Amino acid sequence: MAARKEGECCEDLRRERAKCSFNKEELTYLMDGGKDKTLHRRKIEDIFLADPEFLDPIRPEYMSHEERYNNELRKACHMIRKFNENEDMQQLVGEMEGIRSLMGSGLGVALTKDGNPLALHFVMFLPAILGQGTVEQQGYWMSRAWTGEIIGTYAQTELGHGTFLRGLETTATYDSNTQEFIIHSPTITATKWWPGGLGKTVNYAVVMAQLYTQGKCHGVHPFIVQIRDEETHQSMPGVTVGEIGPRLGMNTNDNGFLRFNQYRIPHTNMLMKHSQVLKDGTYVKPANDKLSYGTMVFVRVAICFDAYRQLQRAVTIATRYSAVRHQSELVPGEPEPQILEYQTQQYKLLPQIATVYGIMFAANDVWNTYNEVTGNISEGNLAYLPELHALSCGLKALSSTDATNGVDVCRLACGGHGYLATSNLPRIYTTTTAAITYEGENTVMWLQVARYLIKSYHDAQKGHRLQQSVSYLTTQSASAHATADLSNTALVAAYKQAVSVMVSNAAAHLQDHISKGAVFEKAWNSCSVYLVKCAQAHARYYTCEKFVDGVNRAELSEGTRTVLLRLCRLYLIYHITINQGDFLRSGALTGGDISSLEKEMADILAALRPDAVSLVDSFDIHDRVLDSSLGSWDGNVYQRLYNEALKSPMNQTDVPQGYYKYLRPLMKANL
Ligand SMILES: CC/C=C\C/C=C\C/C=C\CCCC(=O)SCCNC(=O)CCNC(=O)[C@H](O)C(C)(C)COP(=O)(O)OP(=O)(O)OC[C@H]1O[C@@H](n2cnc3c(N)ncnc32)[C@H](O)[C@@H]1OP(=O)(O)O
Ligand SMILES: Cc1cc2nc3c(=O)[nH]c(=O)nc-3n(C[C@H](O)[C@H](O)[C@H](O)COP(=O)(O)OP(=O)(O)OC[C@H]3O[C@@H](n4cnc5c(N)ncnc54)[C@H](O)[C@@H]3O)c2cc1C
Repeated sequence: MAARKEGECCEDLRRERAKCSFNKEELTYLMDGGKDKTLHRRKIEDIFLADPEFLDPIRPEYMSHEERYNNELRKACHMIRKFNENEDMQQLVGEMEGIRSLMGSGLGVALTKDGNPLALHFVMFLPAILGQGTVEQQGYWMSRAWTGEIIGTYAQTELGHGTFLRGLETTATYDSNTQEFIIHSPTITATKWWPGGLGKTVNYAVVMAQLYTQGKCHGVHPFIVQIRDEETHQSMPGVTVGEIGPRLGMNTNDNGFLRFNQYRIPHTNMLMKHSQVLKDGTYVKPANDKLSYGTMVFVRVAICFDAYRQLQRAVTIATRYSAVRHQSELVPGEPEPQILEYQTQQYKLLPQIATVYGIMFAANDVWNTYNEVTGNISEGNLAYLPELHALSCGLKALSSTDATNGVDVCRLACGGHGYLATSNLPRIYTTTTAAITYEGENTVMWLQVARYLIKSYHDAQKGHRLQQSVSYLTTQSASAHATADLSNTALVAAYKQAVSVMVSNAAAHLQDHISKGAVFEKAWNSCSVYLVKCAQAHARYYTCEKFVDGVNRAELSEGTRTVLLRLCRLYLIYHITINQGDFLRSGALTGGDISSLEKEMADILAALRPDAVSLVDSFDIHDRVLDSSLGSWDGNVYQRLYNEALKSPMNQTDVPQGYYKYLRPLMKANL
């Protein structure tokens, strides 16, 4: 592992670490899900990071587009070979956390930096086969895909449609004479566009296409489609495939385009777990036509984990840097203080640390719900599917938005140095913000949550029993907060009351539009800004509740519980103060309450300040995973910045070529 002994760091960080009031390992174990899992993770990190194959010859920013791709592909393939090397290794990385970490923002970002060309294979292709294929299909395709004999992606989005799945244009028409599906892209807008790995890496894809059989369209269904020859890797006849060009980030994911010209695939290639086309062309309906969206639900939950891990990295970098960086004068004439002494800096960073835990507890809860609900579905019980859909949309949107905003706050908190590529904050930002768009654009996700809230509200009005996550909508009360109780339980209750009133107002606004003659959909659009706010407030309430429950349930020593409770309290208060209008308007809290909470927040920032560095240390992120000149364990910031600058290819010569070609002729023009 990187230097982690207390002595091996600069004086500022040594002093910070000496102040720690809690047991860091306890928090590390909590985040990993137990001591065994921490040890397991560290073992994987040790094995992979000791392997010189994962080193870059130069910083990827200095490579061409194709060199960067080849470099990441080399490492990604080495990673898979390592999986398959021996059984121990397969056991070590085979579990969900292992895969998630290797493909996403755990160890994966130290191995492949700006997008792993094989990520979609593991994150969506394999899950699509597992979630959408019959047992026989799983047996056949998984055995080939798991070892990397075939590599796939998930090709759903088209040039013309990403959000609106019912609008997809790619067709899969069943020909009962040959028992084949004919996959076709009828228009330019039907071109598949964006799938990761599609450009140059994969030879298979799960393609989402409108199913036609016996002359009828049955909506979007999943098909396994061969894109490239298994021997030559050339695109199959009838298939046109390529890469879509440079992007804001994730540039080595080789996102691609794909067109089909009456391309035939066998009948067995339709994934038929939920709905079937019989050999004669008869269509057998699924129990719920949204079951074919199941892979997206899985990935939305996975994104929540990825989001807080990205934020963990950013806030580790910014907090350590803030303890090393000295700037300005707090007291005239005294030495320049660490910038972490400024309350405003604490207000930027400490809520981000709290957010990591908030998202983590909520994500764990949604992951458990996901497993329960998918278990129920396999036994024919679909009752909880709408709740899972709403929770996964809400948490995906909240976690990706909070993480993206938080990463940018961390970047800004590092001043100019945060803008440098070697701080790694720009890349963490461009990777994190992508999740706001992919797997369901966040505004659209919020509107799905709002739809569920409004439906639940109406169900409550009719006296129906609500599902657990929205059960508070039955107990709405608009009475002003009467007691001085500002305990965590009382604050969670205030969140519930505020959202409850907001949802009831939204329902009234909708009704108002409808009474004036608008059709429901138009009324919905007219209220959608407010509906999004309701959904955001609901997801926040949910996260707060899971945070409070999570801390209460965690087995921790006194000191560790105290620091985690402070973070939890900070999270609850922070979001109340920035959304105070919702609490005041609903009567959930008074102006006096908000003032008390603001004062308390200042005290919490001061109380957490001495533990700030130790809190980010307890995230236990390896220096190679941070990959930052500002955030390393040793705090040797200035030397690293300088060394990295010296490595610039432009610094390998004193006078650049451009001088002779362009600058000199200009400068000497008048001679
Ligand atoms: C983990 C990360 C690690 C590493 C990252 C590395 C690489 C990963 C990089 C990228 C991965 C990203 C891959 C992708 O982006 S794949 C493409 C994703 N695309 C989308 O998400 C599209 C979003 N759109 C939709 O999901 C749908 O179009 C919709 C907005 C939900 C609307 O669907 P539609 O069919 O039109 O529905 P309606 O007819 O309007 O009916 C709504 C009705 O259906 C219910 N519903 C919708 N979806 C679901 C679902 N999934 N499960 C259950 N129910 C669903 C909805 O609740 C509503 O029900 P009502 O009862 O209210 O009618
Ligand atoms: C990095 C990256 C990786 C990706 N990987 C994949 C992949 O592997 N496979 C794949 O299939 N796709 C992939 N995608 C595509 C991604 O899923 C879509 O970009 C996403 O679903 C949004 O669709 P869109 O781009 O068509 O946006 P649009 O749907 O056109 O949205 C544009 C704007 O319109 C708004 N809007 C749209 N509909 C509504 C509505 N009903 N109500 C209110 N506002 C609305 C949105 O909020 C947004 O602001 C990837 C995208 C990115 C950026």
